[in-house]
Amino acid sequence: MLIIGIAGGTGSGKTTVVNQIIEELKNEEVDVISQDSYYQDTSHLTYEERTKINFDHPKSIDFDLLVSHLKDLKDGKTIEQPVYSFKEHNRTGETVITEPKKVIIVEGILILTHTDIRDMFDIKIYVHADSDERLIRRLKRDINDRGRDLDEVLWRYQTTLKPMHQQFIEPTKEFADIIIPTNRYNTVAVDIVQTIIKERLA
Ligand SMILES: Nc1ncnc2c1ncn2[C@@H]1O[C@H](COP(=O)(O)OP(=O)(O)O)[C@@H](O)[C@H]1O
Ligand SMILES: O=c1ccn([C@@H]2O[C@H](COP(=O)(O)O)[C@@H](O)[C@H]2O)c(=O)[nH]1
Repeated sequence: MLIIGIAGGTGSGKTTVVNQIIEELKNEEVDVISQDSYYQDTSHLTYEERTKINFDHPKSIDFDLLVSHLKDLKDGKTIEQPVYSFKEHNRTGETVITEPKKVIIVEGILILTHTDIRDMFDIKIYVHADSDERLIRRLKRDINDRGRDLDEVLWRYQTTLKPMHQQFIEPTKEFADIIIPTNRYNTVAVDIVQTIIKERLA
């Protein structure tokens, strides 16, 4: 089993890169695990309380569950990946049955901050886009897809997202084996990662 970690700031293009990488792989060969599925269960809080959570701090992630799920997959066991709702800021209570495959791609802003998880990755990738580009993408995506408005996105950017990015996320670039610049669509980098995967699968 090959485990690839793909980190990078919000809006850097992690999900887009993952989708491009897996385009040529067969479903039965690859699992994608998103760190977003592992935000802490906050059902004990009201919606108002949940909106105030710092979702860019490592503590917001249930890393224990993520570690145990990755270990299970490595051991050939099936897991139940939680489903997360950005609109509700909480897990939905549903799960997705995820079976072990030859390649596992784990993507998320904070995945390289955790030593145990970092050590499980065979390849560590950091996706980089400039912060103004990421903010523009985040604004468009959160307003169009995640039910936010301009004020909410800018408030979160200033209060938590930018400082957490500088404190926790950007420094993990030093752990990366490969850094993919994505201020433009980077097909060359995607081709290189696809080639590495195909070689490892052969
Ligand atoms: N290289 C790129 N150039 C322009 N827009 C991009 C690029 N990569 C991603 N996007 C767009 O930016 C937004 C955020 O990308 P996404 O892949 O969801 O980022 P992340 O998963 O890192 O938060 C999406 O709307 C996506 O279509
Ligand atoms: O309930 C939530 C949980 C997280 N967020 C924001 O999501 C991004 C991480 O997701 P990406 O897909 O990598 O952008 C993070 O910056 C959190 O601020 C949220 O808005 N609501």
